[in-house]
Amino acid sequence: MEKLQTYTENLAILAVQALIEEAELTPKPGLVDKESTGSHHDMSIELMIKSAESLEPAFREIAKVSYGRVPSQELREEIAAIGRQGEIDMFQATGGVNTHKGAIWALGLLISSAAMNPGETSLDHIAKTAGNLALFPDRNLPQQITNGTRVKEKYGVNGALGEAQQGFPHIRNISLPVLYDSRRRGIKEDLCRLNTLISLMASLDDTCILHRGGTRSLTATKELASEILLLGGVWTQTGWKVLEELSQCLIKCNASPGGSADLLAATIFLDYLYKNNTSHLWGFKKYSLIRK
Ligand SMILES: CC(C)(COP(=O)(O)OP(=O)(O)OC[C@H]1O[C@@H](n2cnc3c(N)ncnc32)[C@H](O[C@H]2O[C@H](COP(=O)(O)OP(=O)(O)OP(=O)(O)O)[C@@H](O)[C@H]2O)[C@@H]1O)[C@@H](O)C(=O)NCCC(=O)NCCS
Ligand SMILES: Nc1ncnc2[nH]cnc12
Repeated sequence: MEKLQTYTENLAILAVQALIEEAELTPKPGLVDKESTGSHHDMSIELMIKSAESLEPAFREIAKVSYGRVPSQELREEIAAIGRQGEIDMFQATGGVNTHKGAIWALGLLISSAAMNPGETSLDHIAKTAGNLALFPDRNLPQQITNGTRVKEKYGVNGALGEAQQGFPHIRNISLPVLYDSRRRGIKEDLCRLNTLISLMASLDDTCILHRGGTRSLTATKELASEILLLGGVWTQTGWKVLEELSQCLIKCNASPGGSADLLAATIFLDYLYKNNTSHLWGFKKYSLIRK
């Protein structure tokens, strides 16, 4: 019983850790990091960390109710209710700023899946099970117009809901392979993660970029990010130059790749599950232990 409690608590701790590591990764184009607030006028690195920490109780609760279960309508609605409480906690911590709504969604589903499948080391399986859970409709979802619903209707994109319901293809097919490939080349971890973010930006239909900057911004973002990858990655001299161009472009059109940032955090979370074969999750106690 105590072991189970440690496992579910540690899933929550790791998710918070992943959010903090995403926020602290510096530099990041258009996003909040340790040196810049990117295209955001109402956020700071301190606010991002406070927001991440406020989510631990909701993440812990999601892990606890999901443990040993299988995807079902009932579980979907249970975690939706906890996720919505998590959003309230986030807005309370940030004084009404939307720092991590997309991250609560992605990480909430992935934590639930990891708790449903204790000891599972196939990240593909964890992402797909999370997708199966997201396919159940949330019948209690309040009918509200969000940035995402507006943009999805206008541009016909899938957004955060579609990404999850397809079992997170951007994580399975792009970000995890790019992270591992970058590491295999012996590149510094921060640059591996930055390159991973760029690989997401090159492909994701990020509703956060679309709602602020329209298709022009999204197309420019994807083109510049793809160019960085074609040039060999952020660690090349030419790739780094285009990265600077991408940052300026996002700031100029006031656009932010918030969806890609969320998926980077989700990638870091899954990577932690894989790294130590999950057995470490049954042991350690607090994320101060794994902070760099
Ligand atoms: C299904 C939900 C995700 C709700 O979907 P919807 O599309 O209605 O939601 P949005 O409010 O638009 O939030 C979606 C957020 O997801 C991120 N995102 C965007 N594109 C993608 C993508 N292609 N794939 C994955 N993720 C994506 C993004 O989050 C980040 O950006 C946030 C800031 O964005 P924005 O709201 O646009 O804010 P600003 O630009 O600051 O707006 P203004 O101030 O200018 O107005 C930031 O939070 C990042 O996290 C999108 O914003 C889901 O939330 C839901 O149904 N929840 C209910 C509870 C539930 O079921 N939970 C279960 C799991 S816990
Ligand atoms: N680092 C970041 N900056 C701005 N928005 C975000 N949403 C998630 N992570 C973010």
